[in-house]
Amino acid sequence: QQFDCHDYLSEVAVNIMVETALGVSREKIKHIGYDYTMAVKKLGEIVHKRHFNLLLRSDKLFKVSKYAKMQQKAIETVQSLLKLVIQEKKKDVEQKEKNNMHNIVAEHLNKNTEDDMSTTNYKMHYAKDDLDDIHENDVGEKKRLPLLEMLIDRKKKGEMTDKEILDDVNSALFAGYDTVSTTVSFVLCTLGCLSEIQERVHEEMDSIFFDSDRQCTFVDTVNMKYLERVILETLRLFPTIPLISRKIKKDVRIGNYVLPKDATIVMIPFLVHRAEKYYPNPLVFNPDNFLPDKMQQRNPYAYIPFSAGPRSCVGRKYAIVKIKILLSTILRKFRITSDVAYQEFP
Ligand code: HEM
Repeated sequence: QQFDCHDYLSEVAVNIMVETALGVSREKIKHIGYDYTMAVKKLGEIVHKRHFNLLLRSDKLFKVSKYAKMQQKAIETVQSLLKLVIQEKKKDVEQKEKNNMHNIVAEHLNKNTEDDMSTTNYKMHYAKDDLDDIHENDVGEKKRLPLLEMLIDRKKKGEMTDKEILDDVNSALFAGYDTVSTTVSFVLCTLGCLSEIQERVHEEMDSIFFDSDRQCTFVDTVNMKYLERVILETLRLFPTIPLISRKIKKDVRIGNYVLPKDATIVMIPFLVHRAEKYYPNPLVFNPDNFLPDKMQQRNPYAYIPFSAGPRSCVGRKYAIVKIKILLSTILRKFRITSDVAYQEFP
């Protein structure tokens, strides 16, 4: 069956973000993934309309158009969903604190009983929280607080306001869902065309999961070496953020050129990634471009799907793990075919 997977992937990408990065069970806010992505999609469509329709570029004319009302409604939807998420997490944190208080008292009483009765090895069962299930032996896993819990914690210490929390949650969710769902969509499109590469991915999945339908673990994602190269190669040829711009604060000299202060400059990963200077046969989809020795030989700035430097993507590692989980979950069950030839891709 042929269908456009992108909206489904966006919905699931938001749900995963809410549950993992923000630490709120999606059961508590039903339809969040769908409602949020539809509202953001509407906002994107309005921005595009304003790009192409000269009349709508004028703020005065835009304000009296129907699009201003649609935009306002979509912004309100996004904000109310974010506020719901924050409220839920605040309730969670309060409950957790109450449980911790109980545990401290119970531990104290228990210690006294232990002393009195000379019993050892008695352990209190702590209230369960969303990080309890993490295995300490999982490679790279640490007991971390979800982002939203850290922000709420900072607010308590007077280091942040409610508005700043809302803005941070907004940026993280916005930056982290469409980039992921678009990358997964691009990988699926590519695999649908390049059957030999898809076959190797299936072989890797079989070698990790055999016939089992168990859930994917963090260690499994570490073992998905070939899939990782496929993802990196997809981000090379089809970077989800193809262009990054900056307004520069002071004159910048590059070789014989001076870029003047206040100019807007544009960096184009799409073009850098297709430069023959860095990638021989740049238009050929070749996951082996990301074999460790090839990567070591290349200028690190020749691969910038996550940008580079101090304002580069903070979510890149999280993104790769999430993309691997989404792709492996799909590819363990399905084979992908595409009616569009790879050569017809942009
Ligand atoms: C394949 C997935 C992703 C790609 C390709 C990507 C790419 C990028 C790029 C190119 C930038 C720099 C943008 C600019 O300078 O204008 C960026 C920034 C950022 N990304 Fe990602 N990103 C991805 C996933 C994520 C995820 C999952 C999260 C959150 C968990 C995230 C959070 C952020 C944030 C907060 C920034 C702003 C950092 C700053 O300004 O200091 N990204 N990302």
